[in-house]
Amino acid sequence: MSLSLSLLSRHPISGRHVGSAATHVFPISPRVFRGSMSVWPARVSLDPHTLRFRVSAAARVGHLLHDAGATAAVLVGAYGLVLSFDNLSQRKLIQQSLSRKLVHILSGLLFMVSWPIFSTSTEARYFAALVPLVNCLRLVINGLSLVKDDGLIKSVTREGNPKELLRGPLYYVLMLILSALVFWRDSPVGVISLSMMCGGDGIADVIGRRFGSMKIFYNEKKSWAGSISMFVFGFLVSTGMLYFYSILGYYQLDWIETLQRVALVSLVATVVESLPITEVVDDNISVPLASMVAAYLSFGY
Ligand SMILES: C/C(=C\COP(=O)(O)O)CCC[C@H](C)CCC[C@H](C)CCCC(C)C
Ligand SMILES: Nc1ccn([C@@H]2O[C@H](COP(=O)(O)OP(=O)(O)O)[C@@H](O)[C@H]2O)c(=O)n1
Repeated sequence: MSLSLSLLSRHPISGRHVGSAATHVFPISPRVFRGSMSVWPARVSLDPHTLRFRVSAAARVGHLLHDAGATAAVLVGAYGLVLSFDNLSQRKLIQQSLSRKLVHILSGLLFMVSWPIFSTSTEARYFAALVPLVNCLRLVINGLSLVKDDGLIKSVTREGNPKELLRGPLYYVLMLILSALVFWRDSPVGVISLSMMCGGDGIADVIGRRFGSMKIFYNEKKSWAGSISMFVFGFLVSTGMLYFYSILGYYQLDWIETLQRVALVSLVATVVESLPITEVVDDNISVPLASMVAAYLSFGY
């Protein structure tokens, strides 16, 4: 098989365009072509099929490098977030319980905000999901006391017991993985579900602990103040995230309909969160899953 290539190439060091005007014909086997092949210095012309292959291969490499860099950046951000709040609570600048809740609220929200920095490739969601996956492994090895990351344990657990990492926090990052892989930037369902888990449920705890004197008649552990704040902030955070993604061009939404649908999903999430089922199913599972079902039935994608 012979291959005629005409491509103006750049000097690998000076970067200047080099190469003769002649077209070179290379005797080449398909096996060699599939490998890496240097044609410098040469002026070669590609037939359309080969050119398309080369351009798509270059684009794929570009996307892989882009997504690998984005994953590294978000991983550093995740580590820095936990470390920062650990420092703040260590220095008594913030209550440990509040610090933990802020990690709960901010982790998921910032994770969703980071999704647009990944490439447009179909593999981008897998790179993004690597971030919660790495944190999942971190939670498991610390939760099993295989290693001891005091900063993580202090900033993410209530009583400082490493085993706590294997419940709420672990379910939380598993939901981040699920939303990124199944819904990603393509559907509002994932964004709304995570907004309910991070923004709604996170705020419910903060408000409920402080102002939750009027308990819910069917669940003495939850209060009206907590549930009302869950509904309001779940709605506001979801709407804010949908607006963020719509101005970036990911969704074209009819906002009157959207606000009604988000309110419905927020109501469902609030009711589920208020139920006395936390002993059976952690609300980091029940709230996002109920939100996913409600949002999928409302938005249809
Ligand atoms: C404290 C957390 C959950 C506990 O939930 P609950 O029991 O109070 O209901 C959150 C645990 C967060 C985790 C350790 C770190 C997750 C980081 C995230 C995957 C990526 C964040 C990226 C961003 C750029 C900071
Ligand atoms: N709807 C709610 C939710 C939480 N809360 C308060 O927040 C505390 C923690 O709530 P939670 O057990 O759902 O906490 P997480 O599982 O979300 O970490 C509860 O014990 C209540 O004091 C509330 O009053 N009303």
